[in-house]
Amino acid sequence: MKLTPMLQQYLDVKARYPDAILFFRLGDFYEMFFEDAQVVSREVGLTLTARTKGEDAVPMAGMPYHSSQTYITQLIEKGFSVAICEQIQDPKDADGIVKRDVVRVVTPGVQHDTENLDARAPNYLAAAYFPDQPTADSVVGLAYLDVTTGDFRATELKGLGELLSELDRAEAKELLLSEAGLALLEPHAERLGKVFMRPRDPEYFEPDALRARQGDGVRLADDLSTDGYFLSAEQVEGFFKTARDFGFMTPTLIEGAISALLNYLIDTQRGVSSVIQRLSPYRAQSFLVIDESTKANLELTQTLMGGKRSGSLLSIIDRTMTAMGGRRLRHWLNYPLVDPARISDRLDAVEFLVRNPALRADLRQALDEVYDIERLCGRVSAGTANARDLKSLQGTLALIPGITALIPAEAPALLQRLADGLDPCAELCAHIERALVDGPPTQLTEGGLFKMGYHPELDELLDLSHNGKDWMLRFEREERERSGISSLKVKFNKVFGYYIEVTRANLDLVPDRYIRKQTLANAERYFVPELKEQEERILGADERRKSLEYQLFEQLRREVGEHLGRLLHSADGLADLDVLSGLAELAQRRDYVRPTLDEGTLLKIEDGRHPVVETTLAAGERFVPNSVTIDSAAGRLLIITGPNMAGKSTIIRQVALITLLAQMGSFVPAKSAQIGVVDKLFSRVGASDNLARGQSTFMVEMTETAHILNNATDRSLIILDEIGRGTATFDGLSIAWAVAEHLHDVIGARTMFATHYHELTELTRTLDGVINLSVAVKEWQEDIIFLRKLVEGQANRSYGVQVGRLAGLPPAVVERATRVLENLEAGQFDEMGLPTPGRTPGAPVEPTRRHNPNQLTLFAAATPAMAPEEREVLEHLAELNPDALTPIEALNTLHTLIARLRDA
Ligand SMILES: Nc1ncnc2c1ncn2[C@@H]1O[C@H](COP(=O)(O)OP(=O)(O)OP(=O)(O)O)[C@@H](O)[C@H]1O
Repeated sequence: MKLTPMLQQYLDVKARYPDAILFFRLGDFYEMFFEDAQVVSREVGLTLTARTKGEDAVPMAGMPYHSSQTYITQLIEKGFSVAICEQIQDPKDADGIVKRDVVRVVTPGVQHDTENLDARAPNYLAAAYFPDQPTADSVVGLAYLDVTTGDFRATELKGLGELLSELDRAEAKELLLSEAGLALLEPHAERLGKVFMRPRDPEYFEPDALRARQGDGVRLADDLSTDGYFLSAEQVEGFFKTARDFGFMTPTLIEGAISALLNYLIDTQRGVSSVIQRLSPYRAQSFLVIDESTKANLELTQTLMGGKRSGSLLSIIDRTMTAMGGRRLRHWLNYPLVDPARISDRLDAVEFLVRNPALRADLRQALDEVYDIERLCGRVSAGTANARDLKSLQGTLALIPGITALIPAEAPALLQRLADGLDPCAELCAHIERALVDGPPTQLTEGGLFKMGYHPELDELLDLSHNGKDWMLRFEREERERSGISSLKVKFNKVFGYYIEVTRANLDLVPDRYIRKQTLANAERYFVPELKEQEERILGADERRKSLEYQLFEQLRREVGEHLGRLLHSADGLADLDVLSGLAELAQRRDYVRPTLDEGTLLKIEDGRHPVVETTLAAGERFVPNSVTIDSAAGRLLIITGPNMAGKSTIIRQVALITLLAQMGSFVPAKSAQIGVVDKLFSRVGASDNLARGQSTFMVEMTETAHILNNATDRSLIILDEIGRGTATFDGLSIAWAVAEHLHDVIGARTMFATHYHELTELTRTLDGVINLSVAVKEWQEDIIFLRKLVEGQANRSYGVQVGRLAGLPPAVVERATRVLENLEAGQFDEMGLPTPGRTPGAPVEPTRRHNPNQLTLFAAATPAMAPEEREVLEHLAELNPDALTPIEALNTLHTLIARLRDA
C-alpha cells in the first residue's frame, strides 16, 4: 500500500510505542489509525471511519483535542496506555510535513492529570524484580512511586504471598515485572485485583542499562514542546545508594526494581520527574502485616459489597482537612506500626490535641486553607502547573509561619518536630507574591498573569497597552465631537483591528477623511491612518507582553521547581499534622480513649465498640459495648457461639479494628484498651459468608486458612468467622476442629473463632487455653431478643428458626421447621446415622441415637476429646506384644490398665 507522508510519519512514531494507543495530533483533533482505531472504537465507542476509501482503506477514529481527557481516562481505567503525539513545530516553519513526536505516555500508574484521580488515594506505579528462575518462595525486590506526589518506596519480600499482600496494601495500579515473574503471578491475577501487569525485558531491570540510557539525566529529545523538569544522573544514583545503605538482604533486587521504574519514566515522560526526590526504603515487618483478604474482610478502605469508600473504616475515621492528610491517613491505616515507642509518639500528639480543643480548632481551620502541595509539586515538575497553581502554593506557604506558631513549647515531641520541620520557603513565597496578580487566569498565553513592578520591560508594555486603551477612549470622544455623530463608536475585532462604526442614519455626517472598510446592514465601518498607527503600537505591545509573560512564567515555575525538596518536606509535615489533629477530632467526637500498648501478649478491651457499626444503627438502637480479654499466655483461643444475627461477627471484627486503630496511633472506641502489640493480623470469613467476593468456593477458604497456619506467629491476632462452613458439615467441623487445635497448641496466636459448630465448645475439655463465650439472647414467648452481650459459656441453642421468623419466613414454613427441628432434637436418625427430618411427630420411632455415628467417629478419632489417662491406656495397649507376655504379666497389666481407667 502506498502511504501518504502523514501516515508514514504516523507509522514511524507508532513503531516506537507499540504497546500504547497513539493519539496522533492533526490540527484540532487527535486521530487514531489502523488497529488503534479499531481498539478505541470498540473500547470507548468512537465512530470508526476510513481515511481513504476502497481497497486501501485505513481505519480511523478521532476526537477533538479538547475532549480527549475523558477518552484517555476511560482507556487508562481499562489498563491501556495512551501515547500523546503532538505537533512539535509551528506549521509556519515546517518544510513539508510538520514535525510530530510523543510528548508523554499516560498509563494507569503514570498519570499527571490529577483531575481524574482520587485526591485522597495514591497512584502508584510498581516494579517487582525476581531473581533468575524464580519460584513461589523467592525473595523479591519491590519498588513503587507516585509521580503525582513524589512518594517513592522500596522493600524486600519473601515469596509470592508477601508480594501479593504488599501490592494490595500499597494499592499499586500498575506493575512492571519480568516474563518469569509474570508467569508466577498470572495464576493469582484475581488476588491482584486491578493491578495492570506489564512484562518487560531483562535489561529493563539492570542499573547499568539504565545508566547508559540516562546520559545527563535530562530530557531525551530537546526539541519537544512540553515542559517538565527531570532529575540528573547523580540524583538518580542517590536512590541506588539509599537502597544499598538500607541493609536489605539482597540489595541488587531492589536496585533492579528501581531501575525498571526509572526506565519506565524515561519511556513515558522522557526523564525521571524531578518530583521524585527521595527514596524511602522499609521493611515489611516494621509494620503490622495485613494481607489482602484481611484488608478486604475488615473493610478497611472499601466495603466488601460494592467496593465503596463510604461504610469503610477509613470513611469513619477520616476527619482530615486536606487531600494530603487524607492520603497520609490511608497510608497509616494500611501500614499500622508495631513499635510501642513510635505508636506512643503518635498517641501523645493525638492526646495533646484532644486536650487542647481550642488549639486543635485553630490548627484545623488553618489546614482547611492548605492546598495539596504534593500534587502541586507534581504539576510543577511535569511542567503543567499554571499561575493559579503557583498562587495556591504561595498561599499555603504564607500560612506556614502561623501553623508553626500554633504549636506551643510544651507540646509532645512529635508535634514539636513536625512544626519545626515546616519550611515556609519565605523568599520563594515573597517572590511569587511579588510576581503574580491575585486570581490569575488559567491560560498562560493570554497575559494578565503578572503584577506591575515585577519586571521593567513588562511594566513598559503594560503601560503602553493601558495608555493605548486610554488613547482609544479619548479618540472616540474627540471624533464624536468633531463629526457631531453622538452614536459613533470605536470598536475592535480580530479581522479588522480597530475601526470606527457609524450607523446608517448618520452616514451623511461622516467626514471625508474616513476611509470605508466594510458595509453592514445597519452601519458602515471606517478607519483613519492615525487609528491604524495607534493600533499597531497597542497590538504590538500586547503581543510582546503576552510572550514576555509566558517566558517570565516559565522562569518562575522553574524557580519553584528548584525548591521541590523543601516544599515536599513541608507537605510531609502538614500531612502528618492534619492526620494527628483529625484523629484527635475523631476521638473527641466519637468518644474514643487512648489505648495502652506494650510488648506483652495481653489484649484486653473493656466495653469496646465496633467503630463502623456503631455509626450505622437505626434511630433508637443503641450499640451494646462488649469486653474481651485474650492472652497468648492464658486464654488465647476464644470460641464464640450464638444464634445468627446475634453479633458474633461484629464482636470479633471490633477487636481486630480496635487493635489496628491503636497500632496506627489512634484512640479507640472503648472504655479502656490494653494491647500487647500484634505482628500480623489475619481475618477469614467462611465461604458462605463471603459472597461479595463472588468466590464462594471452599477451596479459597482453605487456601486462606492454610496461609494463616503457615504464617501466623504467637504474636499474631487471628479472627475466624464461620471457617469450614463451605463443605459438608462433618468435613467442615473436622477441619475447624483441627485448625483450632493447631492454632492453640502449635502457633499460640491470639485467636477469636466465631462459629455455629457448637461441638467446638468441647475443645475446653482438652485444651486449657480455650475459653467459650457466647452472645446472649433472651427467649420471649416464641421469639428471641438479641441482647448483643458477650457472656461466658457456650450458647445452648441456635435459634435459627426464630431468626427465620424475624426475617419474615411465611408462618407455615416456620411452623414446619419447628417440627422438623423437634424431630432432629429428639434424635431421629436412620440406620446410617442421618437425620430423618421428614418423620411425622408422634409416629413410631426407630431406635434412636443422640449423635449419629459420623459425629462419634469424629470425637473417637480426634483423641484430644479423651481424657489423657484414657489415651495413655490405649497407647499402652497398642504397644503390648501378647506373645512376649507370660499369663501372669498379662493379667497384671490388665489390672493396672483397668485401675487407671477407673481413676480417670
Ligand atoms: N453490640 C451490638 N450492639 C448493637 N447492635 C449490634 C451489635 N452487634 C451487632 N449488632 C447488629 O446485629 C447485626 C448482626 O450482627 P453480626 O453480623 O455480627 O451477627 P452474627 O452473629 O455474626 O450473625 P451470623 O451468624 O448470621 O453471621 C449487625 O449488623 C448489627 O446491626
